[in-house]
Amino acid sequence: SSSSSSSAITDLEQAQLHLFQQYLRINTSHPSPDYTSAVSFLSAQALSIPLISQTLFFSPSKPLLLLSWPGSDPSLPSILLNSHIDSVPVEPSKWSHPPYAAHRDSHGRIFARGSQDDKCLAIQYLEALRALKASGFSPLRSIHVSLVPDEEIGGADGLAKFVESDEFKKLNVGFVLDEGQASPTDEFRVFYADRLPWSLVVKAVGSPGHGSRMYDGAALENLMECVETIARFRDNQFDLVKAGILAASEVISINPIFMKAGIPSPTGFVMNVQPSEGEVGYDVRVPPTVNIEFLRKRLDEEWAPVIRNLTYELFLKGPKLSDNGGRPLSTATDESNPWWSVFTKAIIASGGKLSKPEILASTTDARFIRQFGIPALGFSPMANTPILLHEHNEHLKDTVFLRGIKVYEHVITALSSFPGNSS
Ligand SMILES: CSCC[C@H](NC=O)C(=O)O
Ligand SMILES: [Zn+2]
Ligand SMILES: [Zn+2]
Repeated sequence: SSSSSSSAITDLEQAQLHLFQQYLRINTSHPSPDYTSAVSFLSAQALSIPLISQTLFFSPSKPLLLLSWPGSDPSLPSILLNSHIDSVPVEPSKWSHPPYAAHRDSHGRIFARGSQDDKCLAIQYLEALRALKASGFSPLRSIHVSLVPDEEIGGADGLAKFVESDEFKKLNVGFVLDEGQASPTDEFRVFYADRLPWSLVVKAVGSPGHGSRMYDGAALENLMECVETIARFRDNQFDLVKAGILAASEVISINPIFMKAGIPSPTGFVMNVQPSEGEVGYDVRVPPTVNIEFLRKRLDEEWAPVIRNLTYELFLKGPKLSDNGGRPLSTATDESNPWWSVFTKAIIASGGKLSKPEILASTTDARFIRQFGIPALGFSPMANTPILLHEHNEHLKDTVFLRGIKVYEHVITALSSFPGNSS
């Protein structure tokens, strides 16, 4: 090809890019992800390596593909590489290239929903394993790959059910890699925890009244006051980020998602009645070290006091998590976690650099692993890449994708060869 980025691309790499494009062309976006096509495509690839392949159903229409390469010492805890199959929806008219065409432009950028989040991982895992098999590598520990449904809608029918299953327990998983996020710099990012996803809905009630009347305690007056108080808290949190004191993922985010009020009429709203109720909903993300009672207290006392006829519901989205013995859902990134050093050394051996480990601002399936105290890191090898997950024109550069395969060859070799620190 004539493009500059592809001049150094080998036949093997062309084939790897083609696999990535084929996977991206399967529309696995909600609300109706084509899991069947995705799983048949991925399992055919796995069998060509070959890996042992099992399709598990924890919900009738949501297959989970489990691939395995047994280690020479199956008594050792295994390695699990996880990637979700599903994607978030698109607004196709806002894309410069169709979101399921996986068009590769003259700069080598591959445009598709899922290119960063996180379909790159499945193909990178598979191609790294294929290369290791071809080289004659023999893992000491068993290596498993889970390709799971449902992540983008909370994971209840995907990894959350899998980790509760006998199939999972039999794997004796000792360490997990899951998705991370792109890095605009030349350092890869790595995540040791996620913020937890809470949902807040505040409801207001009050006496209705004529639109012309001034009186205290109308539902929307109280609701607006609540909204303003919450907005001030949000500003304070955001100021800590803007001042560089905390990372965005280290504060509580509380962003308005919907507002519902007004009395509908054929032409819009009844404009001369102050309504008797209204509600507002927020997406709340909370760092793993924050006790949610802190928010409940603020809601009770300041944001949504009963005395102003406000009530609220604050709940953790998605499946309930076990409390991990009261410890926060995070993975150690120091000497107490031997996997941390194996992982970081492998990144360096691959020629990569890692930035300081972070909390992820959003939420991934890794929380279902960490709830059992199993160490899990979020990592997507995408350096020098704009962060485009869930955005229009999500794309990934060919060279970045291909380098990721090499990175995983190092990482998988190191993790699966790790003898353990006892004896
Ligand atoms: C209720 S869990 C939702 C998980 C989802 N994950 C990716 O975006 C998120 O909103 O972060
Ligand atoms: Zn994702
Ligand atoms: Zn996502």
